[in-house]
Amino acid sequence: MKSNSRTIIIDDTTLRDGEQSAGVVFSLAEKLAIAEQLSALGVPELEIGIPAMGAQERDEIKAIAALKLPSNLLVWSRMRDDDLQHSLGLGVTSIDLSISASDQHIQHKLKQSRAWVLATIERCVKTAVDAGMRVCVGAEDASRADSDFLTQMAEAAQAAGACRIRFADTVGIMEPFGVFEAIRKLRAVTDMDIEMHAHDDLGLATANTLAAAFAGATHVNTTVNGLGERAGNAALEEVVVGLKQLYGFETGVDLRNFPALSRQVATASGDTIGSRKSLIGRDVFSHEAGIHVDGLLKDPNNYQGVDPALVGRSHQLVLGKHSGSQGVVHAYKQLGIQINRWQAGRLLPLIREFVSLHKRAPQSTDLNQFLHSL
Ligand SMILES: CC(=O)SCCNC(=O)CCNC(=O)[C@H](O)C(C)(C)COP(=O)(O)OP(=O)(O)OC[C@H]1O[C@@H](n2cnc3c(N)ncnc32)[C@H](O)[C@@H]1OP(=O)(O)O
Ligand SMILES: O=C(O)CCC(=O)C(=O)O
Repeated sequence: MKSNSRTIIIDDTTLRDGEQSAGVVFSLAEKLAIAEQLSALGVPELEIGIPAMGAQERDEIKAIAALKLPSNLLVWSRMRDDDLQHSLGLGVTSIDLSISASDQHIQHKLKQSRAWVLATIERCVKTAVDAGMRVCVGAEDASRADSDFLTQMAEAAQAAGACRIRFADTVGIMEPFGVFEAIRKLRAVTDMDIEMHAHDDLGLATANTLAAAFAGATHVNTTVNGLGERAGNAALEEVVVGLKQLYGFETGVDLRNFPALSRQVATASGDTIGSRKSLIGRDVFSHEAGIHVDGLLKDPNNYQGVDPALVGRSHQLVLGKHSGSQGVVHAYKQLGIQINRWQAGRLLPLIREFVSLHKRAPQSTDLNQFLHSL
């Protein structure tokens, strides 16, 4: 489904929500390198930390700001006067002021009332705007909020001078149709920009983010490799490719150098990337099955859903239990040896026997040696 081209602003929160993943700590050097690489890819906004955490966090925010990257920088803050004061003077002029939207959170976390939330928005947003900040109001747990109250929050935010509202599916319980309805409703009641913040607890963060964009969200939160609280956030790479390929939406993000950043974030967060993780996993552009390999050799479009070059990768054709003769001919060609299909057909049973004995042999040099030995 393609629609007219629109630009969606990516607000990447690898350095805030990404670092909130249990056990993850980025060093300053890692933060600087990640910020530089995100910016170099063309990511227009980066959420880079939480000033209320303390002096070290604030110094690191200042150091990232001192890079003077072309990306707009935001800090995240609870909607409290003291936290807001900590967020000023760091060289960052955009802030997400977060306050809970659901009765669950308002009553059982903040121990407050809806009226208190609205009054706090009115006071705190105005203070921030008067201090020269561009304010996004983070509606935490918006997915469990009463939608009429969310409208009231949006109205209060806009009246106080905020320019954006963030719809957070904090506990990751939404699905794309519900997101579409919720963002459509918000779009109808506010002129502010709308940002989607999704979590992947049900494996739907990217789908929900795309649905939000389709429904009229102007901004979306992402993280590199989908890092983030619990099951993570919407993956930058999936969102950028999905927005363009499915809807024709532009982001200005060029992922051809993404593998280096993906590896860097994985290493810095102590993660291993699943071999089948879309777009970045080791095996997601590898092909073994005879019919697929034959089809790809004739024309990549036969079995290519996503062009791997978009994310700096290429198809890998490997031999294995499911190979056909064309795959064998191709494998020998890569070794500089010409064989015909009849010869390939004769070799196939031997190759199958070899790979049955040596699991995951297709990528190994052992297999190449074996092919030479036949
Ligand atoms: C859904 C999200 O991702 S929100 C972002 C969450 N990120 C983080 O928590 C990481 C950084 N956090 C921290 O460094 C610390 O939690 C701090 C500095 C923010 C606060 O530390 P502490 O003052 O020691 O409080 P602690 O973390 O134990 O508890 C959180 C407090 O914030 C309050 N709070 C939570 N959200 C909000 C909010 N949006 N606005 C105002 N207060 C809030 C809680 O009610 C609780 O206060 P209480 O004990 O008076 O009820
Ligand atoms: O309120 C916000 O800014 C969103 C915070 C967040 O990370 C979340 O709700 O998951």
